[in-house]
Amino acid sequence: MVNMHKLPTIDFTNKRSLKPGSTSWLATSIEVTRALEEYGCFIAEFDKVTPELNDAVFKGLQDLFDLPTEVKMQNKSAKPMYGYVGQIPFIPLYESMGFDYANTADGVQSLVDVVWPNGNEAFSATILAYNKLCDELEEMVTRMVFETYDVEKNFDDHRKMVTYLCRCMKYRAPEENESNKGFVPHTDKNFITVLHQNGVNGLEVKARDGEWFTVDLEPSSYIVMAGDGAMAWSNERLHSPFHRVTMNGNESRYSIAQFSFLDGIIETPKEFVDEEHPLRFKPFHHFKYLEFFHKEENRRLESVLKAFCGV
Ligand SMILES: O=C(O)CCC(=O)C(=O)O
Ligand SMILES: [Fe+2]
Repeated sequence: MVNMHKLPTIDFTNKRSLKPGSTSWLATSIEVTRALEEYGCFIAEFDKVTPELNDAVFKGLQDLFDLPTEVKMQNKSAKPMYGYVGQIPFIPLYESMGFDYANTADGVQSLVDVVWPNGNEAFSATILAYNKLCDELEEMVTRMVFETYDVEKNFDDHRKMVTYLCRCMKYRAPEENESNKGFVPHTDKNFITVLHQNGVNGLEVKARDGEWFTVDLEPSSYIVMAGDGAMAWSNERLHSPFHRVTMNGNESRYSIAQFSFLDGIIETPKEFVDEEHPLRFKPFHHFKYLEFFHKEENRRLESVLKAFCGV
């Protein structure tokens, strides 16, 4: 695949000392918003997760996925894609486990019904520490977008509704004569995703011109991506890109996605609507949208969001 496209890389490392209102904050806010408009995602250089924590996360994930299937299946949830998702027939390389956790003003609250390797506590603490730092990145990015669009007065109400899902993925390397498809093309259904991997590439993103391109990540890099929720909220100013995973080489790939959702109504602020940009999506409850998507007959729609609440 020839790469005509390259995702912008945006510096969120400590050396930039991004303080709200500072010159570097304002410059970064514009870069962030433009990238989410143009590609729907960007690469974030982010060093809050130390190399030690990063290693502990991926070592823990390897142990977790190495557990016998019966044990992994104990991580169950009523919510789709939250518990253990074992083999999916058409993408046998993929396996995932989702963890539901709640974030409150005083920090991360709890993980729900999780069975961990190595005794629960050690890895539980590791992944929660990791989640908290990724949530900080997600919150910063969201705040920047709200400010850039001059709707920061809505930010506090938005934050009150945010809830997260953390999903961990393992993609094994394909065997000879096996398809290298790791994950099917899709858009994310949440608001903002923060994605990270164990140093093994595989993510591919579809540009607005229809071209698929690979994303080459340094071990310390993260992908920040807009989901359908952000696209609807912004009246399609932000782009929710199709993306997929393709496995090359013979190393397993581990990745972690933090998905922010709103436990509440997503409604386009009037600032996004004018004669040239008529309202595209009716207000909707984010969880109702997920329920709609998880119905078999809706999963293969070209735009699930338009079918659900398009004007
Ligand atoms: O593993 C990845 O890099 C992508 C996973 C993904 O797109 C998803 O879980 O929605
Ligand atoms: Fe995704």
